[in-house]
Parts: sequence; structure tokens; C-alpha cells
Amino acid sequence: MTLPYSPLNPPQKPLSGQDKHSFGYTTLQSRLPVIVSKTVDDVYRTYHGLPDSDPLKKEKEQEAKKIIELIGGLRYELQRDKPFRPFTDKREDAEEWNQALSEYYPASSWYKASWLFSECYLYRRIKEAFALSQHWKDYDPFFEQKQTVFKSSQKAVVSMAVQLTTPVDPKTQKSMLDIKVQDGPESKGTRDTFFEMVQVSLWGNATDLSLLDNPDLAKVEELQRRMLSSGSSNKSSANASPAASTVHLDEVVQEDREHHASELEKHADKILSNDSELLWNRVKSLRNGRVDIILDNAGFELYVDFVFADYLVRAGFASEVVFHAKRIPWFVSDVMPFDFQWTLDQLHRPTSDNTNFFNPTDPIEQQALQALGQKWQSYVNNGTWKVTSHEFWTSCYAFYHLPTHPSAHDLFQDMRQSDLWIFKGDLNYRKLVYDCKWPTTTPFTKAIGPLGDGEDKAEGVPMVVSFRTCKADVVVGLAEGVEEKMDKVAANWQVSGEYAVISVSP
Ligand SMILES: O=P(O)(O)OC[C@H]1O[C@](O)(CO)[C@@H](O)[C@@H]1O
Repeated sequence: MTLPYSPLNPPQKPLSGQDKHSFGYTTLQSRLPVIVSKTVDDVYRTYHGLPDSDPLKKEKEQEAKKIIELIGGLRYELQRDKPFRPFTDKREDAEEWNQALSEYYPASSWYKASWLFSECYLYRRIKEAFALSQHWKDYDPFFEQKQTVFKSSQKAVVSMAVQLTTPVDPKTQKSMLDIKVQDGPESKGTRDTFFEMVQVSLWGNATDLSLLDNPDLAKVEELQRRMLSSGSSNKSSANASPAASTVHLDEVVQEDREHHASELEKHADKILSNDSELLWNRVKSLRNGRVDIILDNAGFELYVDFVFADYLVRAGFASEVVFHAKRIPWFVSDVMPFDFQWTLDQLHRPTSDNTNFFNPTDPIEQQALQALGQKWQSYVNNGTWKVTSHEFWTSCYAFYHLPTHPSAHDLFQDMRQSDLWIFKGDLNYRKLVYDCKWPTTTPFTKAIGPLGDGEDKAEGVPMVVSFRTCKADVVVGLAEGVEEKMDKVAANWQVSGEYAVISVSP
């Protein structure tokens, strides 16, 4: 079946930088030039830091200068709204990108094309600058930023690890993650934990680097405090002395958990449309199913994605979780396969090694991190967790094209084996709904076209879920009156990342 839609002919009017009041305009005008400049800074710092002992230093320096020149040129083109030009590198997706450029936007430019196309084109152009080199081909200019922000998440990461691994019931010694579906899917523990995990996974999307043009680490911490008690309870295990934490850990963790649960409750009204009950109905019927998570950001968000996936496995709902990462550096903080393994490594490295990424002083905290890291590594080793990547996720195409685009054929055939697709984050949401100006009351299931449950539903698509904090103008699935109410509450509610939606299409 050929789709009537294309980047040039989306199902509704597309968001575009032409609208000066849109977040697309602000992004093209102010945010992307900063991101591009920071990319140049990173390359500059990295090549200046090359050791003299590196036999390839000279060649690498020369190539780095070329990369800087290319990325500088890109910034110039963006700021002056110059026409798009074709790609000149030999990556496997270059031809498809060039075809799309000539078919949809032969004489277009950054502000004239759809915002979605322009923004994806920018990240692909950054990749081109590296792909044309020999020594920097696989270099990720955003890795250092991803690392720094993850490091600044230590408090939240550690606190959550302790909460998850400490027995909640001293008699059974079971932790929050040990709740099994055999205890009855509707048992209070299983159900409550599910809703908590969903919210943790959702708000994990609030800390993303492309939105924080200038990663303000205090803001990152503040955002994480939304979902955690760390830093807010002075009894938190993260602050307790080793002796105190050993003696009263159960109590402290219990208190932290209660605080955490009430923090989440406080944020429940920030979820403007919440289909998590529908999701629960599906999840609780699963036994040893397959769940696909289309990842968004590395760092803290990936960590909470691991937590959610671990819950699904331990409870017995899933025996296979497939994580979809990006093949190229994308929207600054998106997960690449390297980030996936790197994150696991930081959690379960032996603590005697002074180079530990996280360095909590309390042995209980160290053990908690290691316990999670080792458990998660074992899932990777035995194939329960798989990380994969596909060019489609970094193409210019919205997800309407996943079932029918020839280059996504293998991906779609594989994903059809899944019981549930969970899309994380804002960009994935934008690609699900084709980044259009939908009325906010449009049902999610309609706005996602062939992935929804309308007449044009593609065969083999399972339940589609999106966990998204709102960081772009488009939002659907709202009840009548919500948009008007929100306009009075906060002028920038659609893009601030303060509000969220949990959307499900059966
Ligand atoms: O990491 P996320 O949640 O996909 O967000 C990506 C960010 O980049 C944007 O696509 C704009 O640059 C926004 O929509 C969002 O702020």
C-alpha cells in the first residue's frame, strides 16, 4: 500500500520555522546555532587535547580543522536560511537523504521546509562533517555532554538504586522489583509499582540536553527531584552515615519511598492526558512477552528506562525487551549503542577501582548500584535485553512510514513480533504524529495514522505507547477545554517540559 503522505504532504499543516511564534522558529533561530557552536567547541577541545604520543596526531588535527570548517559553514547556512544541499559522504543513508531532498525539497531551506525535516537534516549534516573524515568517522561530539549530565545525576541515580534494591518487606526480604505477576497481576504491589514505574520513566524524559542548550546542572537536579526524594528528605540514605544507613535502612527507604510516591502524586496533574490505565490493562495480560522501547535520551533517562524494563522482566510480563537506539549522534543526547553499554559499565564496575564514574561513599549505595548494574548486564548477556539500531530512526521520515517504507522493511518485520511498542520522548512523539498542527483534541490513535487503530491501521502493529514530556508545539489527545485552561496557567506549557502526556493506541 502506498501512503498518501510524504514530508511534503503530511496529514495536516506541518509545524514550520516560518511561524515566528512557534517553538520551531525559536529552535532554528536560537537553539540550533548554539548546539552547532558547542559541537565546534567540542572538536576544538578534543583535538587540542590529543597527546603528543599519538602517532596520528597531525592527521587528526588536520581533519579536525576541516570538520570545524564544515560545521562552521553549516551554522552560516542555517543562520542565513540558505538552500539545503545534498550530502556528499558515503554513509549508507546518504542516497536516501538525497532522494528525499530532491523529491520533497529541491529548492527549499531551513525556515521554508517543515521544522521536523530541517531539524533532522541539521543532525545528519553534523554527521556528514565527521563521516567525511577518516579518524573522526565514529566520533560522538555530544558524548562529553551526555557524560557530564549523567554524572550530575548521581544523587538521583544512587537514591533510586537504594530504593529499588532494599527489601520493602523485612519478612520476605523482597524489594520493590521482586514483585511477581504470580502474586496476581492485580495484587497491590504489582499494580502500584507499575504506575510508579510508568511515571518514573515518563519524567526521566524531562532532563534532555537539546532542551537545556546550556546544561544547567542545578536544573537537571531539580528536574530529577520531581520523581525522587533524594535531596529533599534529610533522612535519605544518600545522606545517612554508613552505620545509620545499615541499621535503619528499611525505615529510611520506606520513608523515602512514601515521599517519592507523594512527589509523583503531586505531579500527576501535570500529565495532561494519561492513558496509563489502558497500558496497564495490556501489560497485566502479558506473560513472557516482548516489549520494544524506542529510546530517547542517554544518561538519567536511559537509567530509568532500564528500571522500567527490569520491572517488566522481573514481574514476568516480558522475557524480551528490545531497545532501539540511534546510529548517529542525534538531537544531542539520544542514546547510541555505545552509550547503552557505557551506561551499564558505569554501574557495575568494581568499586575498588578509583576511576569509578559514580562514587557514593556509603557501601550500601555502592552495592545497590552494582546489584542493578550486574543484573542488567546479565540480561544483556543472556539475550533478555537487546540493543539494536536502524537507519530509519535517523531518517527524515515520520513513523507513519515505518510499515511501508522500503528501507524500514526489515525493521518493521522484526517489530511486528513485539507485543508492545513504547516510544520515549518528544522527538519520537513528533515523528509519531507527523509533527503537524493537529487540533489538541484529536485522538492520539487518529493522529498516528497507520500506527493507530483507524481503518488505515497497518497489519501487525501492536499497542503503541508514548511517554512524552511536552517540548514542542504539537500535542493531541487532550480533553475539551484543557488547552484553553493551560493557556491561562502557563504561556509556554506546550514546550517547557513541565507537562507531559502518556498516550496509548490499542
Ligand atoms: O529528547 P526529546 O524529548 O526527544 O526532546 C528533543 C527536543 O528537541 C526538539 O525536537 C527541538 O529541538 C524538541 O522538540 C525537544 O525539545
